[in-house]
Amino acid sequence: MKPARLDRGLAIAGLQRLWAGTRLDDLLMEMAPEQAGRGTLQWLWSACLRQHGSLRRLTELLLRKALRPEDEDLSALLHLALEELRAGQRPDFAVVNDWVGACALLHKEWARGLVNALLRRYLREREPLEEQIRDAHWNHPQWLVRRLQQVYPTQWPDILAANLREAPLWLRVNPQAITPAAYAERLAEASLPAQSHAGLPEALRLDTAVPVRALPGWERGWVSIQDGAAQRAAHILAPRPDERVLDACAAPGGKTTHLLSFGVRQLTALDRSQARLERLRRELQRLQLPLPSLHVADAADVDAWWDGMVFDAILLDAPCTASGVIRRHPDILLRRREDDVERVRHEQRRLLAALWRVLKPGGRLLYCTCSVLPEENGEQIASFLEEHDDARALPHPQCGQRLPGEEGMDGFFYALLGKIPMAVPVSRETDGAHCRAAAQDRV
Ligand SMILES: C[S@@+](CC[C@H](N)C(=O)[O-])C[C@H]1O[C@@H](n2cnc3c(N)ncnc32)[C@H](O)[C@@H]1O
Repeated sequence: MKPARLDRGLAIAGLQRLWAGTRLDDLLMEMAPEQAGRGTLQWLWSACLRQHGSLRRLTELLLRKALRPEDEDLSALLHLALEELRAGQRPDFAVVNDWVGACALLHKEWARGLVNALLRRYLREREPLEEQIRDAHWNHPQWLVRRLQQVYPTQWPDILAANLREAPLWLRVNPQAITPAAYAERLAEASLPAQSHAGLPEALRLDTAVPVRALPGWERGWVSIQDGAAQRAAHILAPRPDERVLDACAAPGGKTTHLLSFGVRQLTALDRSQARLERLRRELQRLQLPLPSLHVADAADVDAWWDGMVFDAILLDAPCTASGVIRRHPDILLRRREDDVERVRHEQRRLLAALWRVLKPGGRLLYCTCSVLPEENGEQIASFLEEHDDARALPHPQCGQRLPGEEGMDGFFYALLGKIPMAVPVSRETDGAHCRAAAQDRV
């Protein structure tokens, strides 16, 4: 990262937008679409989001008197400057000079002395100040800390710590373009050593993030960015080329393109967001994959999009709290509210029930979320199994709850559900035998 080349005006305005609830991904697309400064902005915005609680306490301590609401831009400037000083990637004097200079970009020349004094005081009193803000160091909303403590009484500190670390860069090689081994060689030639993963044949992990255009063959569709945990989904569902497959919440399409790389010929992809589906369309073009049947739709409103032909395999990558991917989307720390849990749990339940109708008897549905909260995961699936006599959990070694940081991956949950074929009864006796067998099959 080269913070010296940062567009500081953009950084300040963007951080204010993030505080107001804009998603980090959307902001990056909108404000920094070209590659040059994007990496630096992403790094600094992410760091400020991860450290939001600490930075707020620090600026309160330094300022003594709160800034006026119309000087929120100066607060953002101070957060960015302090986080750059804390990161220590450039000489302190250069960081201070550049951020003092940024007051001019805000047309607030009067604040130069204030910013200069506060940043220099931080440098002088760094250790005692950092000690004073230690109790804010988890930087998570209190409700989430409480919930994680309840659910994971021994693991919660590791989960919080993993959420605050930068994630490695996981790649998924497009086997239709190049073999993973040949791609690993190309990376090594570009001085980007990568590690493979035994359970994920197309995965390569880089410990340092690089701009996508630095990746060999990016424009030619040789590779995609996708966390290892997300790559597991297509391998668990394991679609065959002749199967009719539904990807119900598909955009922006990481898993859709993975499913297509299994050679699936009949794939339907739905998402309720037109804009996100457009990103999927662009990704399909870059990877030179065949266009599946794409629909902007509420997947639970089956009558609005379904042609009446059942699916052999369904992927429901459900909307969720994203509490397992905070390390990649640190804006969640600011945006997520406790009552979101109940809202998404309701939506997941609605989607599961509706999509079950379009699954063929004998077919399978993979339910996954990037959440670590049981009400969206194990508890959601347990209620579903209780309410659906024709459903059973199919055992699979990769299924269950994974926590953030395990094997360097995001936190994810996977449950593979099978639809029990309800045989047409031949006689009372065989019908009874079938039902008993089916009941025994249920896990
Ligand atoms: C976890 S993301 C999916 C990520 C995607 N599967 C991938 O691998 O790139 C959840 C998606 O569900 C979509 N969504 C939420 N509710 C939906 C609904 N009722 N019907 C269809 N899509 C929905 C959201 O727009 C979002 O794109």
